[in-house]
Amino acid sequence: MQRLTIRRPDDWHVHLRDGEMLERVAPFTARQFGRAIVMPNLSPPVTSIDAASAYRARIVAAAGEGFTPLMTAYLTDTIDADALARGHDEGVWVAAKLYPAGATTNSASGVTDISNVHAVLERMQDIGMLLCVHGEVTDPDIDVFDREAVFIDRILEPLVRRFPALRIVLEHITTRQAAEFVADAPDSVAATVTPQHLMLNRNALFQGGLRPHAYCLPVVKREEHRLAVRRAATSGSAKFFLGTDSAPHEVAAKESSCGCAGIFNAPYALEAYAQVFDEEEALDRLEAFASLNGPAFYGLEPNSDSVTLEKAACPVPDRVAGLVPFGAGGEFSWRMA
Ligand SMILES: NC(=O)N[C@@H](CC(=O)O)C(=O)O
Ligand SMILES: [Zn+2]
Ligand SMILES: [Zn+2]
Repeated sequence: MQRLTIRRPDDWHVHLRDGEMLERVAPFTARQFGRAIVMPNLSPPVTSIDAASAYRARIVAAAGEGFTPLMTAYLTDTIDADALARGHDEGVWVAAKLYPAGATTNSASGVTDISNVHAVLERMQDIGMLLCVHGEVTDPDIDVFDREAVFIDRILEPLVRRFPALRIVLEHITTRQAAEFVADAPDSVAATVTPQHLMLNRNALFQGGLRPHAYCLPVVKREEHRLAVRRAATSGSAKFFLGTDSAPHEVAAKESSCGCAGIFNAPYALEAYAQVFDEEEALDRLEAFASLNGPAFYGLEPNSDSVTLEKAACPVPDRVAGLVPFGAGGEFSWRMA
């Protein structure tokens, strides 16, 4: 049987939620990943040092030994640059997250105009604190499938020029425009890639009926974009790395007249990525994507232990921890050994 041993990967973008949901989902992330960049879009959002360190302690308790959560600050119009810098200096915050207000789940307190955080970004650039970005405009006149590409033109490109030393991660890229922008950008810019944006195109949303479990933001795009994102992820470029964007919602909140955006992919994340890299004949590049490029960009050492995958059918149950996992009812072609 074909086997692949790689350094233990990290997840550079995950939603672990809080309370009872945190306890249900954190073990799945901790089973596969050494560390994870934990998104701050709780309600209320994680905007203070105290809230972030208390949340970190709850994650450690839920995930168990051997897993390190890396915390992010939620940028608002009024967040204080001194407090942000202090949290970074104290080792509480690794990065700050930009949610354009209204762009996605729990983003209502996000930034309403990028100029409101220019001073904060200037400070982050000075102290070497990373910026993670949900890259979609919220203008209702912009077609939902175009919001990432328009964000790159209107917001990201000027931002990269204005703050050339600020390290920026464009999260969960979904388009050819994003893949090309990041590939051509200075080394200060990188991107995370999710399993669903490697595996699904927008037909998946409507396959035989409306498919709420394929709905996430940014929404999956045309096939041409999926192929561009796959090429970027498997290209060997150090600018692209693993970020699942695992975003659990209760089944009733997904299967609803106004369903939540987010796909719970933590249970079989590595299996999905391994399948994609295998299909692209790029298994030799999986370790860099999953385990090396992320730490290098964040200025951290890779993990010292390893995980082994093997090529064998990996059936995915209909429910995991009472939630619908990515790939439910199907199977991936790789499994954890
Ligand atoms: N990706 C999603 O569809 N949802 C995420 C938020 C986000 O990452 O945009 C969530 O928190 O549910
Ligand atoms: Zn997002
Ligand atoms: Zn996310």
